[in-house]
Amino acid sequence: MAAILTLESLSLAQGNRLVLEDLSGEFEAGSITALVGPNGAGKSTLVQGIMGVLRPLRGRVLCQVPHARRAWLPQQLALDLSFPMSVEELVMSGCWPTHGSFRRYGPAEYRRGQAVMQRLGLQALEHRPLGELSGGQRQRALLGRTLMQEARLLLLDEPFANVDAATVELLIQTLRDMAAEGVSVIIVLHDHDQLRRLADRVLHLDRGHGHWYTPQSMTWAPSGQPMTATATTQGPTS
Ligand SMILES: Nc1ncnc2c1ncn2[C@@H]1O[C@H](COP(=O)(O)OP(=O)(O)OP(=O)(O)O)[C@@H](O)[C@H]1O
Repeated sequence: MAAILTLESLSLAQGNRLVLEDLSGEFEAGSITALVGPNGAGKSTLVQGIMGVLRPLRGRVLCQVPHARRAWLPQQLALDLSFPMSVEELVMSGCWPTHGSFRRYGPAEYRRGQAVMQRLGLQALEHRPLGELSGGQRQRALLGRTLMQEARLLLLDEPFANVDAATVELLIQTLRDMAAEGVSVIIVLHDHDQLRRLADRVLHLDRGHGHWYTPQSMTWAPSGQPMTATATTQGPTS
């Protein structure tokens, strides 16, 4: 299957600090890639590079997915959810990249919004303000927004943090379904069990470099960091 995202000898810097050097790899439609590495390894920096908000120092990011179909779900803690917006309004705002934020939604869009909320068990919460949601409810609403956007490339940063077990199961199933529908998912994960259940392959960032693994080929140090020496070649495994 053709790559929808290619990193070509990519180097990224934050200010004067070189964070990632000479990183290459391909991401296919329908693949789920776990992004792992210690604090400060450059996971968020890579996400910024892929989303096009950070320009490469060297090399290239080639993405076949238009910006309107790329979605980024940041860490919950990074979100200010105190503004007055309901679950339904958040889910419907997934239309903005293609529809614009000032046009009224049509009946077809409302029907799609209802279907998305049903898929994620959000119907009873549709008028609830975001500030009154639990961590799991909030994460379901945020994923609903990306479903509404019909994202083809979805990046998530620790989406299971502060989320109840039932919602973790629902989110894992929904992400698997999205991948089966052709979405390419890149997900920052720390939990080994979740990683094994979800990811097709793993990109480990460490000391400025990236190494590719299959979830099965990884062994973990007590620190929680990968310590396997059997990295695969860069790029997809399938
Ligand atoms: N806006 C910035 N300006 C300067 N340096 C930055 C900036 N953002 C990140 N950095 C630095 O770049 C490096 C990589 O940071 P990044 O946030 O990408 O790491 P991370 O792997 O996502 O870490 P964490 O697991 O803690 O979220 C770190 O040394 C960090 O201090």
